[in-house]
Amino acid sequence: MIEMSNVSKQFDRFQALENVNLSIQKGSIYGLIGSNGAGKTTLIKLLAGIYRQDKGKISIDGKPVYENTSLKQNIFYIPDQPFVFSHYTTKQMARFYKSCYPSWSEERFEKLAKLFEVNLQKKIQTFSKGWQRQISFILALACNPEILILDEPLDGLDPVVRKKVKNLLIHDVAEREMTILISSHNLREVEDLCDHIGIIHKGSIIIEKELDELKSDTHKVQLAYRDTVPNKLLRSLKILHSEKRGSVSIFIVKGEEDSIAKQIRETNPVIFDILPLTLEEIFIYEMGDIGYAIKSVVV
Ligand SMILES: Nc1ncnc2c1ncn2[C@@H]1O[C@H](COP(=O)(O)OP(=O)(O)OP(=O)(O)O)[C@@H](O)[C@H]1O
Repeated sequence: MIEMSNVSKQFDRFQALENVNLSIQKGSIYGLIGSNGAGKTTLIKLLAGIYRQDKGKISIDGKPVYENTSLKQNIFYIPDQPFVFSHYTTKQMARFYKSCYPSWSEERFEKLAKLFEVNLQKKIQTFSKGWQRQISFILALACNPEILILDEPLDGLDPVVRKKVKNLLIHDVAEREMTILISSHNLREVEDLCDHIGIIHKGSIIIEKELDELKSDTHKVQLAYRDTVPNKLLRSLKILHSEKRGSVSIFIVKGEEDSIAKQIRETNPVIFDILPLTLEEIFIYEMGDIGYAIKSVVV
């Protein structure tokens, strides 16, 4: 289990993370999402043991991460710009990782290289961006890490390769309980892959929940009345956002579905629908609720 408690990190006088608490269960796929500059990469680099926290504790299975070489042999981090030594071929990079990771599997490396049809003798830097990312996945998965940390993992991959990579990730989670932390702005992909979500904003985690719980807690409600929407109802619902489309009012409401539906039915609407939201919609409305709303796009 990965745990961060009251972690803070400052760069010069800028507070990049403040009192962050986070826990990731073994075998879970955790999606870290947030606004630009929220602190996602900083948090990832702390978890990967690249940065040292100023305050708080970061541990994996109870052991501190920073300067813990044996622990780091179980963690593989693919940054948004994958790392390669200049002039190295995939074969040479494989030899390097084999020397760093005791869990390296040559057999798996060969199988993955065949699956992705990669020329192992070609210098990695001469491959396209998407190909370089595929090579990172081959190398990462051949290391059989217990924890895989991914920053914008599927960026630049075509839809067929994306599917292939997602299947491989899910396979490793199911087969050997690998834990994955994904930071991404592609919320459809996060929704597709992750079982837990952390939303970070201005250096603080504002929500940390199971995806199903998060989705069952926010709803889109469509309503119409012969007259206007009763004030009593507007006061009793926790409304994150409202808009009007013709005679239909649309509300984004937080709370338990049955309780919301009961309160609405008591007011006899002529039209009433309650719909689930996508993660992208939940993110936008939650951020709006804390003052990070979409302003007019026309300037
Ligand atoms: N090495 C550094 N030195 C100084 N400031 C930094 C450093 N790394 C990050 N920051 C600052 O910390 C804040 C958080 O940056 P970080 O890269 O963690 O955000 P992010 O959530 O990954 O952003 P994005 O989604 O835009 O990639 C930013 O304001 C950034 O300028």
